Amino acid sequence: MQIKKVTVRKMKMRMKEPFATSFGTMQDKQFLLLEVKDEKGNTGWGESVAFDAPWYTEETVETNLHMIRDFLIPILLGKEITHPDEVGVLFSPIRKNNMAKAAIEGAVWDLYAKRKGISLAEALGGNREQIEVGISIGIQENLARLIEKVQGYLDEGYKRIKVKIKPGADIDVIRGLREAFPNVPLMADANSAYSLDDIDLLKQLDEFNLLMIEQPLAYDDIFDHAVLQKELKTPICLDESILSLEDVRKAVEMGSTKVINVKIGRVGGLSEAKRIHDYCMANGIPVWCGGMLEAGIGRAHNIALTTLPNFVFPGDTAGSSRYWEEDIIKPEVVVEDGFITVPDAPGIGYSPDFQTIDEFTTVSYHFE
Ligand SMILES: O=C(O)CCC(=O)C1=CC=C[C@@H](O)[C@@H]1C(=O)O
Ligand SMILES: [Mg+2]
Repeated sequence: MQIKKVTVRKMKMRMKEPFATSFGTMQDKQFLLLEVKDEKGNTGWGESVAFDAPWYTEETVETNLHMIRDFLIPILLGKEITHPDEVGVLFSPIRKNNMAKAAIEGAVWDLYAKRKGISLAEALGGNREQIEVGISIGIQENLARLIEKVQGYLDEGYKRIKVKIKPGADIDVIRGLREAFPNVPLMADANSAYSLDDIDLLKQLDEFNLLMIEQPLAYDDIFDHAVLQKELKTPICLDESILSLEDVRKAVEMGSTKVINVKIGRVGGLSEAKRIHDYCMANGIPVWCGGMLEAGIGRAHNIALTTLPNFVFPGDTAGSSRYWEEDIIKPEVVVEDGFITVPDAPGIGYSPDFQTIDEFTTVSYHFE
C-alpha cells in the first residue's frame, strides 16, 4: 500500500472536569488528529497524545505538528509499505519525537487492518473479546472529595483505582483511602515528584498493599529507581522513563521496575509497544496500558493494544463519558461493569464522527 494523502487536524476539546497532577492542571485538551488515505481511498486514523505544554515529556502539539509536517509526512508519502512495522523503520533516522511518530504509525496500523478486513486487535495479535479497565483520578481538593470520587467509580464498576500523589499529599491520602477501601486494587502515580531523599517517606507506602507505585523519581531516570526498588516492597512501575524497548530492557536488567506502563505515544507507536509487550511477557514482567486523556481515536488504539495477553492489570482506558460530553467516534467507548467490549469491525472498530470532529477542529492541513 501507499499513503497518498494525510490530513492533520488540530483539535480542542473541553474535558468535563479538570485533571490535576503533581505538575499542573488541564481542562482544555488540544491534540492532533491524523487521517491517512491510501491509493484506493481507504482511510486510517491516528491521534497524537502530546499535550499543549511539555510537562509530561518534551513533546507538545506544536512540536508534533512541526515533526509531522516537515519530516515524517515527507518520508512516508508515496512509499510502498507492506506492513505497519516498516513505518518505524522509515522514521528511524529521526531521533525521538515518539508521539509524533506514533500518531502517523497508528493511522497506518488502522488502515492496514481495514485493508485486511480484520480488527486492529487481531492485526496486533490480541485475542480478548473484552478488556478490564481501571481509572486514574486526578488530585482532589481534599480526602473526603477523593473518597467520594473513588466510591462513584467503584459503583460504576471500574476494577482498579489509580490516584495521583505529590509531596504533602501522599501518605495521609493513601492511608485515608485504604481505611475507606481496604480491599480495592489501588495504586499511586507520583509523576516524578520525589527524589532519593524521600526514601523514608516512600517506604511508608509499603504498609498499604498498593499494586504498585508509578514513576516516583525523575522522568528520565532508570538508575535511582533501581536503588529505590531495593528499599521498597511496593513494586515500582515506570511510565515517563520508558521511551523504547531498549529502555525497558535496561530497567528490567537493573531491577528498576517490576511493572511497565505502556503508552503507545510515549514509545513511538504500536509496533514498539508490541515489542515491549513481548519482551516483558518473556521476562515475567506484567504490563498495562496507560492513558493520556485521549479522545476516541486514541482510546480505540489503546483498547486494541490491551487485547494482548500480557496486559495483566486493568489500564487507564476509562469510557468516553468520563472525559467528554461528546466524543469524536461512534459509538463512544462504553464501560460496563468495568469491562469494555472490544469491537470486531475492521481497523479500530469505531467510526470517526465527522460532525463532532468538525465542531472541535481549529485548523486542518492537507498533504498529498
Ligand atoms: O485517564 C487517563 O487517560 C490517564 C490519565 C493519567 O493518569 C495521566 C495522563 C497524562 C499524564 C499523567 O498525568 C498521567 C500519567 O502519568 O499516567
Ligand atoms: Mg503516569
